[in-house]
This record gives sequence, C-alpha cells and structure tokens, in this order.
Amino acid sequence: MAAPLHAGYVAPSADDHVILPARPEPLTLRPSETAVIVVDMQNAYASTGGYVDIAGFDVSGAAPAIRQIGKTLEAARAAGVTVVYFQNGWDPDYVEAGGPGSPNWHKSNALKTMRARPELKGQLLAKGGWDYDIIDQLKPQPGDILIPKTRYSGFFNTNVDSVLRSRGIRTLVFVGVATNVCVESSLRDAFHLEYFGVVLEDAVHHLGPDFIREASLYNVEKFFGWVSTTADFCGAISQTPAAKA
Ligand SMILES: NC(=O)N/C=C\C(=O)O
Repeated sequence: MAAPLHAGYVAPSADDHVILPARPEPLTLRPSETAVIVVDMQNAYASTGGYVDIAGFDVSGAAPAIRQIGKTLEAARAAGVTVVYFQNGWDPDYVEAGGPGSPNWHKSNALKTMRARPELKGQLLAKGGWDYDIIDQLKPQPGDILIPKTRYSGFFNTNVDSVLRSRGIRTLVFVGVATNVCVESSLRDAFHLEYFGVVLEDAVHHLGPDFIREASLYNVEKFFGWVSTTADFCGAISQTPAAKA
C-alpha cells in the first residue's frame, strides 16, 4: 500500500503544552506551534553609532534587552521552538525604500537623516553594510529563519505568513526593537492574520519617551495580544518534554 503523503509528519501531542503567565491572562503555549520573532536586532537599532543613535534616539535600553533576548533564544531553541529573525533595510541604492511617492520616504528617520547628512548615504540600513547586520551577540543559528523586510511590519511584502503557516505556527513571541514601531506593527498585522501575539516586555526596547513604551504595551495587552516577561517565558518553555530531555 502506498504511504500516505503525510507519512513523515508527526502531529504534536495534545498534552504537549505549557501555560505562560501573561497579562491580561495566562496563555497556552505549544512549542511546535510557537515561534520567537526577533525584530530588527541590527546594529542600526541596537548599537552605538548605528542609525537610531545617529538620528538622536536613546539606545541605552538596547543592552538589557539584548541580554534578555539571548536568554529567550537559548530557552526557545532548547525546547524546539522556531526562531524567526526580521531584518529591516533596503538595497544600497534605496530603490526598495521608495521615492517621494512613498510615505516611507517622508517618514523614515534613516532616509531623513541621510538627506540631511549626505555623507551617510549608502550606510544607514543598506544591505551589505554594518548598520544592516544583525548584532554579533545575537547572530542567527543554524535552523533559524531570516526574513528581510522593507517596511515596519514584518508581514508586509514578505513571505513570513506562509513560512509560519506551513509550520503550523499559531503563537508568536515578540522580542527586539522597537516596541512601538516594528514590534507593534508586526504584532498588529499578525493579530489580523489570526496569530496569538505575545510581547516579552523586558526583551524589547522602544524609540521615544517612556510614555510610548507604556502606550504600546497597553495597546498589546488591551487590544492585540498578551504581555509577558523573559523569566516567565523561559520558566514555562523549560517545562516542555523537549527542553527537559
Ligand atoms: N525596527 C523598528 O522599530 N524601526 C523603527 C524605525 C525605523 O526603522 O526607522
């Protein structure tokens, strides 16, 4: 008898789940249906001398977030959770950034900074450059998935939805920069595509005053998803059979 087409697929066991403490209520996590989404942990957003530092934003909060993301990824990989990196930027000629006909050309602080300081042209968020690179402390590991993106949301004009759906992933745990821009934009789009989105509040960093961090987390907790912490995620995911093996 011919083998069924799905012969190699092992359905996740029904009891393969843990409970993640979160606000506004705990959330069920199944490792096989969960991905950690690492948003834009590039020199541009997390390093002194990178784009957001040059553009005048405070990057000091990136260092603690980097440490928490490291812990999150270690626990996730040990539990067999999928890790997806978003990487934001454009070709060195900035064709992908859009011209004056694109709101991105008017709103991107990287593009505005380069127009004000032409000596920086070709450096900020340009593919192939240091600014675009993922930071050394969080380089993707074999098996991780890297999704380039050209706008704030990782779901816009990328293949991430089909990558996730083909793996049966339903829950997305967001870490990275910036809470109020690319993290929130991606989580909102994910919500509308029926994903359950969680932000680990100590593994993200925001751009702007503290009230925008509070507002963004409030939006997530009240309208778009759940808010948890690195310790709670690592504690919960380490209880799965794969992590204990
Ligand atoms: N990664 C982000 O949240 N980016 C925010 C602003 C920008 O890319 O200009």
